[in-house]
Amino acid sequence: MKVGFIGTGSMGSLLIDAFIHSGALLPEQIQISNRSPEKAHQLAKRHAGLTVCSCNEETASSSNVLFLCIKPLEFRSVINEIKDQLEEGQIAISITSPVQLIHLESTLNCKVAKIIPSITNLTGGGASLCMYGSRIKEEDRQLIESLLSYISRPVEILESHTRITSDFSSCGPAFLSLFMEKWIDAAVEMTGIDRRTLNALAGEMLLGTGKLLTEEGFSPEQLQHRVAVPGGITAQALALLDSNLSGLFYQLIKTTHDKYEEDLVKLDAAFGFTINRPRY
Ligand SMILES: NC(=O)C1=CN([C@@H]2O[C@H](COP(=O)(O)OP(=O)(O)OC[C@H]3O[C@@H](n4cnc5c(N)ncnc54)[C@H](OP(=O)(O)O)[C@@H]3O)[C@@H](O)[C@H]2O)C=CC1
Ligand SMILES: O=C(O)[C@@H]1CCC=N1
Repeated sequence: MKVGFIGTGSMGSLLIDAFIHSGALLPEQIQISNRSPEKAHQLAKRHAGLTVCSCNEETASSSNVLFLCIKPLEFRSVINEIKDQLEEGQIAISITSPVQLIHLESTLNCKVAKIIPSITNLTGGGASLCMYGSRIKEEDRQLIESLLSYISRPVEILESHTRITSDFSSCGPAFLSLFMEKWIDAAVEMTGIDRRTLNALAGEMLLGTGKLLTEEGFSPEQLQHRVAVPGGITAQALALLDSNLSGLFYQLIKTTHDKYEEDLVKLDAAFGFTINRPRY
């Protein structure tokens, strides 16, 4: 099987590194192209055997599975370049949340899917969010999910939930890192402890918390209940966080969904039709 990647920026290169390091793919199975070729050549230096194609058309025509790792507003022009190269048996996968399956199915003859990865996939952790177009068959789904399962837990979602699930799965690591950064800044300033110690402790704590949620069956509510002794220190601090944070998450969800909607409106204009869709 040949797997192609158009766009080898942050996420394209992360996926390539993760697929190779996990043993899912050999470099010889991978072919890539990127707008500025240096980035693609850097990857080829890192992974001997990987092929850098001279253009996106070449990457598309010779791939059984093609990952499109570009930003939303770059889709229309890349689709125009590659549409004549893609045939019925090939699978094109967008990793970009606002691009809708119908945008892809209306312009490409091949099978299409949307997979939203996460930076956590670099460690073999986290989820990859899977949505499938109408031409995808059971064996295509199995092929895609067996590839993804080397680097993540594939989770099928409704396309109408793309944004909210991406908020948790893909934006979440950045959101939680900001929470950690602010907390550590305050701790360093108020107590004089060194930042490296707290960075390490924060990482171990997040890893352990993740395992309690995924492997031990805790819900976030149950976890708080187990840690907070009634009348104790955690309970008092939780009450403070609770009173300050609740409203913030409504604003957070509105912010991500407003930006998603902004991109969708531009994509509808680029693809020449308007998709009727729920706001949330
Ligand atoms: N970062 C993350 O954690 C996640 C990102 N995503 C999604 O992945 C997508 C890509 O994000 P990210 O990798 O961070 O962005 P980057 O800007 O790092 O990468 C985009 C890449 O696409 C290349 N590119 C642009 N236009 C073309 C073209 N016409 N032909 C070939 N290559 C092209 C760019 O090349 P050049 O070097 O010239 O700029 C760049 O290397 C986004 O839609 C994002 O939402 C999804 C999940 C998680
Ligand atoms: O929001 C998105 O489309 C993805 C998730 C993280 C970065 N980009």
